[in-house]
Amino acid sequence: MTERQHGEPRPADAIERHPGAPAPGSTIASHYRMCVGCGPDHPTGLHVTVVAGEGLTVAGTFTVTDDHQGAPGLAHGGMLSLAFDEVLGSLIWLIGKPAVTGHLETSYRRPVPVGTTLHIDAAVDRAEGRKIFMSATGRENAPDGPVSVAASAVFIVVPPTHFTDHGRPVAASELSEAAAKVAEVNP
Ligand SMILES: CCCCCCCCCCCC(=O)SCCNC(=O)CCNC(=O)[C@H](O)C(C)(C)COP(=O)(O)OP(=O)(O)OC[C@H]1O[C@@H](n2cnc3c(N)ncnc32)[C@H](O)[C@@H]1OP(=O)(O)O
Repeated sequence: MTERQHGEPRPADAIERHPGAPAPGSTIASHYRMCVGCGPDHPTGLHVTVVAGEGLTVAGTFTVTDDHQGAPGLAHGGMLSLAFDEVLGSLIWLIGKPAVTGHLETSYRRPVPVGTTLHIDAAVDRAEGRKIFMSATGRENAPDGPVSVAASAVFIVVPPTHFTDHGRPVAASELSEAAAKVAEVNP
């Protein structure tokens, strides 16, 4: 291997769709029923939904409700970041490796009123070692609507024990099948 010169960008590593990834067009199940991003049982969560796309892409939706306001009648920027973290994070189910958000940058282009459904397209751009670079755009009320928010992120691949080492012990029944598999939580 040739040595890199100072300042020369590191070459991208291969990153591929896992053979067991959800098929394009299929819904990616919520990883945990009480997740504030995607959990269907969270009373005030975002209830983000995500569908697997081709390659390393997903399409998510987030409908802004009164629970997500900052200014009266407008989505809070932190809630919008959360929606992007969730949709970008769901790309890990296509890769089949556990990873967590290291860095998330969000660019707010238009105010997002309560009642808006954001259509969030997200993709893996490249990988470097344990770092996975991703990006996403959120469009107002239609997949081809105006861009309200854009984001980029670096997720870092972690050992499967990351979640139970730092979180609480969990039963496989609390998680989606895919989450139990990547976190190696046995029934
Ligand atoms: C059971 C449920 C299952 C499934 C549950 C799934 C849940 C998904 C939820 C949605 C996603 C989230 O919100 S996740 C929650 C929010 N995020 C977190 O809590 C992460 C907290 N941070 C950490 O745990 C740690 O800092 C890590 C794991 C990110 C990195 O620590 P580390 O493992 O010691 O990594 P380290 O060796 O220092 O660095 C490895 C490489 O990554 C780079 N790197 C390290 N940190 C960063 C960073 N913040 N931003 C950019 N790059 C970084 C380094 O420069 C290095 O690059 P190089 O030198 O190799 O080039």
